[in-house]
Amino acid sequence: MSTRPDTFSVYGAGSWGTALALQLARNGIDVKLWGHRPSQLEQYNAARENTDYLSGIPFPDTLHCEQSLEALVDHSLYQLIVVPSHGFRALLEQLQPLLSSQHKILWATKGLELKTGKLLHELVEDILPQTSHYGLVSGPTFAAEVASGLPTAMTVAANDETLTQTVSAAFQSENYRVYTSDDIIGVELGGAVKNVLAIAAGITDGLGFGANARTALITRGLAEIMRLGTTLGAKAETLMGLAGIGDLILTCTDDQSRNRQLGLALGAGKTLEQAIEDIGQAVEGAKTSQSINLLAKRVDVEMPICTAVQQILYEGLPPQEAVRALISRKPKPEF
Ligand SMILES: NC(=O)C1=CN([C@@H]2O[C@H](COP(=O)(O)OP(=O)(O)OC[C@H]3O[C@@H](n4cnc5c(N)ncnc54)[C@H](OP(=O)(O)O)[C@@H]3O)[C@@H](O)[C@H]2O)C=CC1
Ligand SMILES: O=C(CO)COP(=O)(O)O
Repeated sequence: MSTRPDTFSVYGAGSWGTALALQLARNGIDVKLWGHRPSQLEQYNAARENTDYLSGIPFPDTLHCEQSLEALVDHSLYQLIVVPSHGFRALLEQLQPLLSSQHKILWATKGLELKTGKLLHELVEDILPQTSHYGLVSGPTFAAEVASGLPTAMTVAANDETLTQTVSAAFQSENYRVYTSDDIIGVELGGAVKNVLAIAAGITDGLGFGANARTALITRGLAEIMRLGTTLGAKAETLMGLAGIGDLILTCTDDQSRNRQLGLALGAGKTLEQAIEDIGQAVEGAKTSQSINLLAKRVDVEMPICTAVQQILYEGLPPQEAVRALISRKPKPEF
């Protein structure tokens, strides 16, 4: 096992950025946590907890919020980005002039760029030409459970074996198991597409369609992930692992998922705007339903469930009709 880094810089002081910062800091790593609202950071430092997103979970002495991007870049070679996907490009652009070729870029954001359908590693390559070492963490990991120290397993994938090992060592602890991978595309796609499918699962459950419908949706949703993933060069086994089916099961079946919550609210008749406002946190699958369909069209892959979610969210397709249309498609071989 590699040596743990002594320092880490984490960007995104929401629930997941804070939970990952807590995990690192509990392992004795000196962590600085950045957020885009200075007043929040002052409040979190004063309270020694994230009062907005993870209240009641105390910061270890090794975790401090910091509002200066320069200070985070200087603090560590390990730069972990956990802002929602809509803020990913802008943050990279702010960091670009500050980062050296020695910095390692990591992210835990799940999603694609909305306008282009680009995967996040493509944004890292486009915007940070000085960066040659990068990777991501993903898997079935609800922030509140990680922050509470409940047993969790996660995948780390990077383009360099040393980085994969170092990042694994940073997170691994007696309650936190880390698996490694070199399949960045597979890990990225698994985490992005499952959010769209969790909305679909919430919709069918919100409509009261029962366990058969939910399970059919998860299974055929996995088929969509596999079709897109293997077309784009992901390994099938990655999609059958923690970052694929693992995260798909978690978010389609547990009400902690904000994406599932959105689907439940839509199935119960709420509007998209009302449901997102009520949830009050990142719901990545809504925008990902658009970007994933853009990407799927570009590479000519059929993703009927993801398309139906986009049509429900943005084109006024009634959820009942979407389910009926999916079920009444012509019979075809399962594989
Ligand atoms: N929560 C979880 O269990 C997990 C989340 N993820 C992923 O982590 C990413 C972050 O989500 P999560 O932390 O849960 O979301 P939250 O809604 O909990 O927090 C989002 C944070 O990002 C801030 N923010 C919003 N817009 C921007 C922006 N443009 N630039 C910088 N910061 C911004 C928010 O600030 P403000 O308070 O001002 O809104 C808030 O601090 C998502 O991609 C999500 O899919 C992955 C695994 C688990
Ligand atoms: O990605 C997650 C767990 O792995 C969190 O899912 P939600 O964003 O749906 O809450």
